[in-house]
Amino acid sequence: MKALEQVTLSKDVYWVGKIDDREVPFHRLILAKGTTYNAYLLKTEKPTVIDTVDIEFGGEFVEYLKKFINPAEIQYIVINHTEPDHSGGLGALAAQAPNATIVCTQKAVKELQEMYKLHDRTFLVVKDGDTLDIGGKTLKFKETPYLHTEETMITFCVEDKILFPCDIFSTHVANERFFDDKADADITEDFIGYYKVIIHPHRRYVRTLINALKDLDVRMIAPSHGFILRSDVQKYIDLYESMSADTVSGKKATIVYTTIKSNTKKMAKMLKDTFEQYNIQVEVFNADKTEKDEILNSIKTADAVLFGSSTRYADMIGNIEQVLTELPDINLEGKIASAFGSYGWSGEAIEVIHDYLLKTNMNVLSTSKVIKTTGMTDVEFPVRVRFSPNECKEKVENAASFIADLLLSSF
Ligand SMILES: Cc1cc2nc3c(=O)[nH]c(=O)nc-3n(C[C@H](O)[C@H](O)[C@H](O)COP(=O)(O)O)c2cc1C
Repeated sequence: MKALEQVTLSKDVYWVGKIDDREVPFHRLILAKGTTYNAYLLKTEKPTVIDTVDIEFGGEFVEYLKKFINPAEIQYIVINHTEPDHSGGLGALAAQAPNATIVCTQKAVKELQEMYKLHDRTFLVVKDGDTLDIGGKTLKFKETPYLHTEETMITFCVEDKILFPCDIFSTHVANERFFDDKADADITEDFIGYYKVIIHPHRRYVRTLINALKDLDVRMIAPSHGFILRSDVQKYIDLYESMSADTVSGKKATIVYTTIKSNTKKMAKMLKDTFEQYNIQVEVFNADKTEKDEILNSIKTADAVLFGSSTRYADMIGNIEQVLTELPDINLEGKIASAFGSYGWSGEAIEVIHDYLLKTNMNVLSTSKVIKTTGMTDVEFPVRVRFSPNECKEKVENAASFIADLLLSSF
């Protein structure tokens, strides 16, 4: 470990993390250059630790920290993100820092309590814009859901203008140089590589973050993996802004549905309206009122295809099956597909449509795929709604936004 004095970000702000120079398995990848788990100590009147290290190094982390502060003096432990490569040292630290209050979002509380058996500890729940006086410095918090999991937040030290964004703006490089301007080589490629794998699946949320950062005068970014960015902070923010932007245009979605009382028709309209907000052209067909060939022609030139039917006596309704049976004989490679529908209690029609779509060579979306590619649990495929979709508008819109994000990104 480096001596603490050598890793000073600002007055009384120190790096207290762990360099992991192994080939680290992570998110189904092997991090060939290793990584670092960056934690920070703000040695103010109310000493504060921001994030910890991987669970494997929790004990080592606390021993290292002890060289610079008696853990009993620590007043706050800020946990920006609960994933155990950052919160992993919390159990060990909390045990030796009995006076510390754990600062995190509401969603993080239960996860931390359960992961580290901290039910008896004091938590301070912070929300967007909340500030915390740590005696000589002020911390300001912003919730950043899905950057990159649901409970995440970022912390900004107002006086030092240092942003502690945890996973955001990270790089996976084990290094003892710590700062981007001290790196052996240009780190841009590592920075972009990290963004693509971890952050890009949530690029919709990146745009919200970039807007929020415009109100902060960020002079240094101290993420929780890899290099601390201080040479040209705006360059890195601009890179996130450009990489998260919609770079593709001219996409089309075809929506085909059948309905008894218009609930599924309403879902089709919600999907259409959401796609159109992203400037995706949409063609909607009631399969009972349109010639099959007209629908098939639209499908052939679409980039996303959505089929919906309500369920009557455990089956699809109307003519939709006549279109579905034709699909396996057409080359639909590269298109995204999903089933949707309103139902009452079981919704078999939606599942039967899903099975039909799986017989094609389209990329058929499923909840399993969403979780595996993004970790998100608030987007579900097929899109199932009980009776009227008016109460679940967000669910339908989230699904359409997810598809739009896939269509409008070049990587
Ligand atoms: C005659 C009839 C049979 C139904 N059978 C089923 C069923 O087997 N499973 C189910 O989940 N819902 C069933 N439903 C409920 C409908 O799927 C539900 O009302 C749905 O919201 C209708 O959507 P729509 O307006 O798009 O047709 C049935 C409804 C009717 C009127």
